Amino acid sequence: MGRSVRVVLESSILLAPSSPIGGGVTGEDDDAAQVALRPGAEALLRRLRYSNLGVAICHPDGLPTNESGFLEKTANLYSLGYIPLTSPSGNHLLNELMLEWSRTNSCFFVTSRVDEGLLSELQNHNWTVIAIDNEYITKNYGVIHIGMLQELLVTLATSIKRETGSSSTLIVGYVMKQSREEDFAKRGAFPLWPSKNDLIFVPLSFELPLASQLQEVDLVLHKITDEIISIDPNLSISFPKGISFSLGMSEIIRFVEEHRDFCVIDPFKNIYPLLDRLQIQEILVRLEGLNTEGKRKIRAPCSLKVGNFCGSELQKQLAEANLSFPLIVKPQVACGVADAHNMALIFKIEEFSNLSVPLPAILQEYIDHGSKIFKFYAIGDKIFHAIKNSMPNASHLKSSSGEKPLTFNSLKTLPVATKEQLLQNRVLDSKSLDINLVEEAANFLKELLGLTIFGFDVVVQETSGDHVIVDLNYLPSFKEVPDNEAVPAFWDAIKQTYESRKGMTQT
Ligand SMILES: O=P(O)(O)O[C@@H]1[C@@H](O)[C@H](OP(=O)(O)O)[C@@H](OP(=O)(O)O)[C@@H](O)[C@H]1OP(=O)(O)O
Ligand SMILES: Nc1ncnc2c1ncn2[C@@H]1O[C@H](COP(=O)(O)OP(=O)(O)O)[C@@H](O)[C@H]1O
Ligand SMILES: [Mg+2]
Ligand SMILES: [Mg+2]
Repeated sequence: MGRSVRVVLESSILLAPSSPIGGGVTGEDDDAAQVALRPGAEALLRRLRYSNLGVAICHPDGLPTNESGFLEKTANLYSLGYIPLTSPSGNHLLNELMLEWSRTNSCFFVTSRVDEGLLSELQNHNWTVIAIDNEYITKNYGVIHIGMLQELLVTLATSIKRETGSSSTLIVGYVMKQSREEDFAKRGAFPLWPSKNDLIFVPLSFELPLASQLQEVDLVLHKITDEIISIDPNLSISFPKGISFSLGMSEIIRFVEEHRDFCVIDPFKNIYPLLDRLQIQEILVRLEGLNTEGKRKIRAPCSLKVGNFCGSELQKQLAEANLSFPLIVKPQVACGVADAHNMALIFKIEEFSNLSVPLPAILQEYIDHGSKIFKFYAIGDKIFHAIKNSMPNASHLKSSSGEKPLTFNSLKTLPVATKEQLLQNRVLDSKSLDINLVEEAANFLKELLGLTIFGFDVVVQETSGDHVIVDLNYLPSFKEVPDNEAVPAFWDAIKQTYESRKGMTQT
């Protein structure tokens, strides 16, 4: 592992050009000018905060107090350093701290201002200068020039890989929604300073051409379902037909089609089945081949797909599918759109009328499982699980629902057991988890799915002890797994997948 890295951001790249309040009234006091971050700066600081780099904002002499005050507050908000650019004593151009850093670190200075004296002082102390959107500076040798702030992270990543990385250092470009990125970043999972197993993580920006960014990274980690605009559920069997993705995601899909040996975690075609609860069901049914006579069973719930809730044949269809009430009703579309988690628990056929669950839907036997669910996460070749509070036995829910179906959103308003119900379960809690049975199933699913990271939910049926897998997810957040176990496993999983894919394409 090479030298650690320091990045100093000069104020000019962060502040929006100041404009007087009240718009254009001349002669107004400069202090009244509104101080704000320029577009892209907030996202940059948010990522640098969790990058595991040493980052500071620096301010040149003579910055107006309202601007330096704003910058100092901003630096504190993102847990970044805040330093004056020049030495207070004045006998050095550079701040002593920056001189000290240059002795033991790889240092980067990012600016959009021209100051020849400063540039040569920095370069004399082996600082790498990155200039943003300033044509003049390009004439100066040794300066890295980029056009937009959004290019900075990938520029830092490639420079860090070149300067401090080893031959095995890989740059992982990632694509996912902000909340998920934040969850991972806060756990330290997305360092710009190489991880223990030499991975550098950088977000792909949809504000820049994707093809050029993809040429700078070694692989892409994505949650493609975060980039779905809409889905036609009637085309589920032929996904991705019927799915429209964001423009940026569509560019990535196109690039990957044109670069067959480019490593994607995970291949889109391996993820599409997990968008469809009918295909998930067909996958889970294959688990039953693992079962042996006289041992605990692992299985899928009995299920039936319906195109509508009013068919006169419904009663007959339920009987043929060996389904009886209560039933849990889920949209066939499993994720990626807002209503993928709108469900219902219904107790009799009359409750199907005007049911608000999106169609087509999957009707599933409701498993009484003592309101305890085991969330399993397969992260590379490691398997973790956590226990979470779950829906109580149907009898507890029947009374509260009266004549109406019990409708809910599984991510927001899942009807979980009350404290009293949990206490009651503690007494009845006879069926324990057969961890070996589930781990065997996890390994079977890993082979079948070809996915690096996936999650699934197991409930243990109170009467039979059957282990029923009711859900399968791609790239969940595994928040319940301790960071010091989950994050190294996450990194190892990515590296192993990359190496095995590269090995395959080279043979
Ligand atoms: O279905 P689960 O097991 O609760 O897992 C969810 C699920 O993966 C969900 O993703 P998606 O189905 O919406 O794609 C995740 O929600 P977000 O995508 O909104 O983050 C949850 O994070 C998963 O929960 P968990 O991480 O606990 O498995
Ligand atoms: N067949 C079932 N029997 C009993 N409880 C279930 C069943 N299916 C789901 N659940 C409960 O509903 C929750 C949400 O269902 P799930 O299929 O995991 O939806 P999502 O994909 O939105 O997470 C589960 O975590 C579990 O608590
Ligand atoms: Mg679930
Ligand atoms: Mg799910």
